[in-house]
Amino acid sequence: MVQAWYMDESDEDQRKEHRLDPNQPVSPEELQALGVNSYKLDADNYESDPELAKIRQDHNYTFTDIITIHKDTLPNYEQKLKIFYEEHLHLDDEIRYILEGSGYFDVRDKQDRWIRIAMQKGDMITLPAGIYHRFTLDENNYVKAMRLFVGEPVWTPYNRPADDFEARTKYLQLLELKA
Ligand SMILES: CSCCC(=O)/C(O)=C/O
Ligand SMILES: [Fe+2]
Repeated sequence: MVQAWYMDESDEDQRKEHRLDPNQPVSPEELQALGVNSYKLDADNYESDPELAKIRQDHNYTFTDIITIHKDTLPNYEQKLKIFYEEHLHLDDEIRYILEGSGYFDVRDKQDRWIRIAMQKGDMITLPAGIYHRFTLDENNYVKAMRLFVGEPVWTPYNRPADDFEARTKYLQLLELKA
């Protein structure tokens, strides 16, 4: 299960844990109530993993590619990291599966507080369309992740405020239904 916790408000390095003191953990059930789902998979055998194949089939994730985020391999590394860490939403679900390395996805809860989700090798996460979120590497400065999508991928981030999109309105309705 992914580990998650409420963040402090310090401006220190984004790659640090930023836990509250005392720590305030967030359970997988609390994440699910925000529409965020996670799976633990066998990242060493992702090419032949029947569990991954079933998830892809069940959700119609027809597209996959792999992104490696490291200063020596990713073109425009610093600029991309900045874009990933700007608070944004997408008009489609964001699905990521960590094959190597680690990083943090931060999502907003219903009270607009940041929750930090620690993603490690074998963790898959689905963020619903319309949820405000961001991504950062952690202090290991390396992640290799599979990106999954239904159909032709669209990665466009819409930075906050992006409240007028239908995806945002629908997400807020989803939250109401789950309450
Ligand atoms: C671990 S994949 C990089 C982050 C990303 O693709 C994204 O869209 C963050 O919101
Ligand atoms: Fe995103």
